[in-house]
Amino acid sequence: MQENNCNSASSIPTSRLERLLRERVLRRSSKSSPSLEESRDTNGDLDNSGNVNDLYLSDGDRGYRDEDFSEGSALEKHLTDGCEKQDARVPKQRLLVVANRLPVSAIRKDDYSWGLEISVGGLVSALLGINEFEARWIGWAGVNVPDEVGQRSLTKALAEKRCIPVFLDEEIVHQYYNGYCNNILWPLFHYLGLPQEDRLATTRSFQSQFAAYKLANKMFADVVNEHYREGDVVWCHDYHLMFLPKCLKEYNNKMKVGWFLHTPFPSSEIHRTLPSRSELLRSVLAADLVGFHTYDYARHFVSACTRILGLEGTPDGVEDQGKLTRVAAFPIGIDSERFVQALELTQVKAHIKELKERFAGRKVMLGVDRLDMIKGIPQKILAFEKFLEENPIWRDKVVLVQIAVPTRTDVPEYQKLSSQVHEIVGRINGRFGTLTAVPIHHLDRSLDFHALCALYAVTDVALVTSLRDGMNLVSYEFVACQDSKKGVLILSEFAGAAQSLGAGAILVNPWNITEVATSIGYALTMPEDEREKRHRHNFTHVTTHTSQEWAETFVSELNDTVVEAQLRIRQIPPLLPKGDAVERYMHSNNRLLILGFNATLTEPIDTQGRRIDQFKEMELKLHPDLKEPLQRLCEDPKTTIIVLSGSDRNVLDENFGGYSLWLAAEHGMFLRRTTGDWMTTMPENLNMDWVDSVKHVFEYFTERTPRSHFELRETSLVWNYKYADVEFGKLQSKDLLQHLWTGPISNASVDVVQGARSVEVRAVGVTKGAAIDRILGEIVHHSHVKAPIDYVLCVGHFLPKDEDIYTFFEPELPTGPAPTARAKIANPLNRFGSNSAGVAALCRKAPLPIPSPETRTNSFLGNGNWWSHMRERMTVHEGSSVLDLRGENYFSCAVGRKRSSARYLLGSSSEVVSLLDELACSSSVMNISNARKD
Ligand SMILES: O=P(O)(O)OC[C@H]1O[C@H](O[C@H]2O[C@H](CO)[C@@H](O)[C@H](O)[C@H]2O)[C@H](O)[C@@H](O)[C@@H]1O
Ligand SMILES: O=c1ccn([C@@H]2O[C@H](COP(=O)(O)OP(=O)(O)O)[C@@H](O)[C@H]2O)c(=O)[nH]1
Repeated sequence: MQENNCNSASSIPTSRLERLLRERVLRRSSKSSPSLEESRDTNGDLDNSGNVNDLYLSDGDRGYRDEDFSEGSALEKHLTDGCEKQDARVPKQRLLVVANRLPVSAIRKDDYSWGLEISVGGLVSALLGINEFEARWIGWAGVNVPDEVGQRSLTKALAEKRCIPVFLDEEIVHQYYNGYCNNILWPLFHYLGLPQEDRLATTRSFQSQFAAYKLANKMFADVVNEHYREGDVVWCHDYHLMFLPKCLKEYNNKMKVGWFLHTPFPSSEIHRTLPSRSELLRSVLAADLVGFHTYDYARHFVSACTRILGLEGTPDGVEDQGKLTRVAAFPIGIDSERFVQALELTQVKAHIKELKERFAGRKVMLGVDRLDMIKGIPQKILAFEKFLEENPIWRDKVVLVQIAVPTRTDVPEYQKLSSQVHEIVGRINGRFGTLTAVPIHHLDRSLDFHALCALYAVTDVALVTSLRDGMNLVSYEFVACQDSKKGVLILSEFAGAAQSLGAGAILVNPWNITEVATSIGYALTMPEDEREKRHRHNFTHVTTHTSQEWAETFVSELNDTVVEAQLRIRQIPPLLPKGDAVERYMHSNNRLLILGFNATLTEPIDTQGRRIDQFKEMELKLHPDLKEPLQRLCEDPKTTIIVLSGSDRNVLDENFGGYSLWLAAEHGMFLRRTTGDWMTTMPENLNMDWVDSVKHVFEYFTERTPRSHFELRETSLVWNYKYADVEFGKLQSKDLLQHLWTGPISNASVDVVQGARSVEVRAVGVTKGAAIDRILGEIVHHSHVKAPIDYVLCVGHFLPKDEDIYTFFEPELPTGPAPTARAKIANPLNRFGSNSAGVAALCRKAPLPIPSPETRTNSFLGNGNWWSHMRERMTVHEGSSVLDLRGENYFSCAVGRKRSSARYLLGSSSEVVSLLDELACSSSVMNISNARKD
């Protein structure tokens, strides 16, 4: 067994980038050292005939057993151990690849035997290049197998290729694959919009198709779940399976789930037209890692999540309630070696010779596409026609070979496209053809691997005119086969490949037929040195950014999300132990409840659909379910309640005027008992000269940012863009801040507090933590407290700046960055117990006296640390205590926050309501039992 002499957790880099870089270095070094895996044969996983007989090696060949994988990935294990790799002979990680289509399509021979043919398409080509993992492929075999005998025999035949079938019946395939996937999601994701011929019919079929889509995804999930083993990585592919991550996580939240989209992800404005837009986004977000071919697609996805779901987009991904779904670009590649080496095969050389003879004296232009509307085949042919029209000299010197692989032939749109293409090709060939030659060779079928390689190799100009394309691997394959010819690639700027091969290709807008026709002329006559340079650039890219690299990078990041999540969890305080908080409340004699208002005691607003009722939410209202428990708590003589809010006095008066409690408005700058008048606790000499100029700036930005607003308070100003367009709001806030810093507040003593969607300017020293000191002094003074405070509950949805209130009662916390709450609660007693430096500790050891009215100085309301000062004085002169708080009786709790310096978290104001309700009930119970004892 390998010895672990590393100091585990301490050596895990905390930065994701550092971890990934380290992992990459290890991966590369392990490749250059011997491993258990035999080196691949020169043809990769495919045998020379292009069949999949040798797709996967058997377990036995690899020399290790299944249980070797049960403890999770070697890479992840390595990371969590924090060890440097000492032995490259680690077993491969088990990878479950889940895609709609298996790499093979099955053809039934009889009841018991099946023929397996390799499926055509970029996804299959890319994934066949992966050999670093112990992969199993789960998907649909492209055939309806209603009988059990057939299902059993096919399962067995596929098992030899490490493929696991998902059996979908004809109706589901029709509704899910032809309907929802290929007639709705596919065109939408390629900017072709939703179907709109017969709106009513569309609406009706949409419902049933979406239901079938969800059902099919559930069926995939069932099969994955059946074959899943702890430690496996589950990699879901494409738009067919957007619902799958959620289903898988429902089965097992520990499953490592990645989802990769092979198509473009459109602008959020397109995605928002989809009736099931939110459900799909949420399901995808259940994955740990979400990948796209390009940064643009990733950006669109994050933007859809922020705009449609109202979630937080960060540079790392999308955050929801503290859970981060990492979103990133992972551009796919091809198994370039396989193509380069194929050109040396005798069969391929023979094909090349044949083709050269066939097209002698003519330049060859090539198009290879599935017959799909996104590939822009009609546009390509029309551009070629225009070129021939304008350049008669080329008519007998060039040929366009167009391979149009039939695809999704059951979908009417695809049938229409086929006839349209035939019609155009016929017309052009009729127009420019001769007795012996036609300008367009159109093939309605696929070619085998060797024929395709040969065709790529003899081509002078490849023409890729996709109207939109996730990546387009044909362009990569062409480049890989061109090292001797150095032909030219004309590439649509709307293909993902334009981002990687754009520098070497001639980029075109496929809708602009004139531009494409001109580019054809340019490509056919391009000087050799320019062709050479362009080709070199692209060839280097294609041979270094391989499908192998792509898969390894994705899986390595997926493994890392688990490490990242563990590191993040360490920074998140635990949920409030409600039972304990209630129990301790019951058994204490003088309790202090400090409650925030906004998002703590207010009714939660449903933000799910981003259709927030702005007016309803802006009018802050006490949660209706809270009225009764609050009343009961206020009536308890052993309980003092302070509502401490950033809101102004009117808001608090309106909501709490009828209760017997303390109100602290504007972060505690104003205070009153509801039976008395407002007084100010503001520090003396608070300079407010800056207010007018800041107000001016806030007004300016409010006018220019639709759905933003600002609040003018006496000690602060808040500009809120919570309801505005998220991205525009953020841009505006940056601009606003820059304006403020360089102008109105450059010399003012103010604090600028940035909320998630707000900017607040306050006089320096206006924080809840600073105010509580003065507030407590006044309360103690006023209440003539008989017993020391022995229980404090401080609950709020406070801004980071105001979190000083949580630490006010934690005197032993070191200064500087707050330690994580989890660390803090590790030994709560200790914090209040051992160190006499803290104020609370001091109070407990030498109880503080209850102040007499005379102790209060006239300057109290303007005096900074009256409470602390008084406690110290009272310790010396008198014997009784105002605060006797033990660590376990202190509950600081942040509401609806992900990270906080509070000890605990609560999810929402509804949970606060239920907590306060339980506290109210518990004190009634105690009162009754005490009355009985008396
Ligand atoms: O399985 P089909 O319905 O016949 O379709 C074939 C595949 O087409 C799509 O391919 C995409 O993936 C390529 C590799 O990432 C990418 O280069 C290309 O731009 C995409 O169109 C589809 O996404 C796959 O799921 C299909 O299997
Ligand atoms: O006759 C053919 C035509 C195409 N392909 C393969 O189909 C894939 C097409 O992938 P691409 O990314 O270009 O587009 P997709 O069809 O996936 O949208 C490429 O790997 C081609 O090699 C094939 O095997 N035989």
